[in-house]
Amino acid sequence: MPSSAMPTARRADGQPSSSGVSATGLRKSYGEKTVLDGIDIHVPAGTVFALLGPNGAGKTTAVKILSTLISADEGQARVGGHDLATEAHAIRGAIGVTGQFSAVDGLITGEENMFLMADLHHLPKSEGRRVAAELLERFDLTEAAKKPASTYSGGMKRRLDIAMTLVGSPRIIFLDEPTTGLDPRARHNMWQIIRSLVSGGVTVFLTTQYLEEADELADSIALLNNGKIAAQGTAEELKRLIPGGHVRLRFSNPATYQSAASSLRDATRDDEAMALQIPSDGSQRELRAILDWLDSTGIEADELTVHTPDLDDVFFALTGAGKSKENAR
Ligand SMILES: Nc1ncnc2c1ncn2[C@@H]1O[C@H](COP(=O)(O)OP(=O)(O)OP(=O)(O)O)[C@@H](O)[C@H]1O
Repeated sequence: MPSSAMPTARRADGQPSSSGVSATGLRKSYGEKTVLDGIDIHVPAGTVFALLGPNGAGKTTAVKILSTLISADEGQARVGGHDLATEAHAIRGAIGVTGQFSAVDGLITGEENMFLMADLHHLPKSEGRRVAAELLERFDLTEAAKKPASTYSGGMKRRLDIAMTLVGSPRIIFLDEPTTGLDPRARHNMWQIIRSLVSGGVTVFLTTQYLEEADELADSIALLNNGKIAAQGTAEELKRLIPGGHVRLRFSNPATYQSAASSLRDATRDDEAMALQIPSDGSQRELRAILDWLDSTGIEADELTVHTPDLDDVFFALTGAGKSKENAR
């Protein structure tokens, strides 16, 4: 199974860029249980990486290791250009982490939570107030700023959590299941926030159980299963890994349809829709072959569409889980 289809950012000297996150051979066990069984991860700076896996796959463990909260048993990693083993302090200064157990203190107001973060980052008082006000505004929390955080909705708490993380202006942000438990609207809102972080140059390392989320946000996705990366690449690359893709040619003229169907014997016919389905991985090479064939036979399709399997198909094919979209929710 190809495991590194994604492009890696390169420095001018040809070495992989070290300012994102890169890890090789990370291993972690708890007693007899191997949680991470030698995983490699490469996240170029300024991109979104999604570590996708079911409950208990080891996603949080990977985030904890890369954010210096726990140590790996084996393996090397660089985060923001710093070595995980020897420069943990520098890494902590470069990253922000929001986890499933948020840093938000429910007993104090949203604003006070922000001030607390500003103090932790040793910002002068006036600067702290300015940054807090700016971030509360950016995350649509100004109105709620003076209310205890315990009164906030799930989405507001997540937004406050990210706002608190941004007080330190991190270049790399780890978001551990940022939308778990959020309703669809709050989830879309969070996606917007994540996109705006990336457009501001931040590198985002997120974990998720939601295929749709990885598909929406990530430049690169790694599927974590049984402690191993089952596949890695862009959503499109992953979708091409499994069969099921096809090119669909639709015709409006019955005679043209019949003539195409009789010469394309491998195609599956849909007589009602006057469409032919040709198995294809959707690659440029295969598309060109189909177009060349159409040109050479003088057959003109009214519509040509490429269908690739969705991430659900990939996920369930590669992890061996039963196919059920509900499982992924
Ligand atoms: N401190 C620990 N001691 C023992 N086992 C642990 C510890 N931390 C995690 N585990 C186990 O490691 C496995 C992976 O846990 P992890 O939290 O990394 O998974 P995850 O992919 O983030 O799942 P979830 O989506 O449920 O958070 C689980 O089986 C968990 O029980």
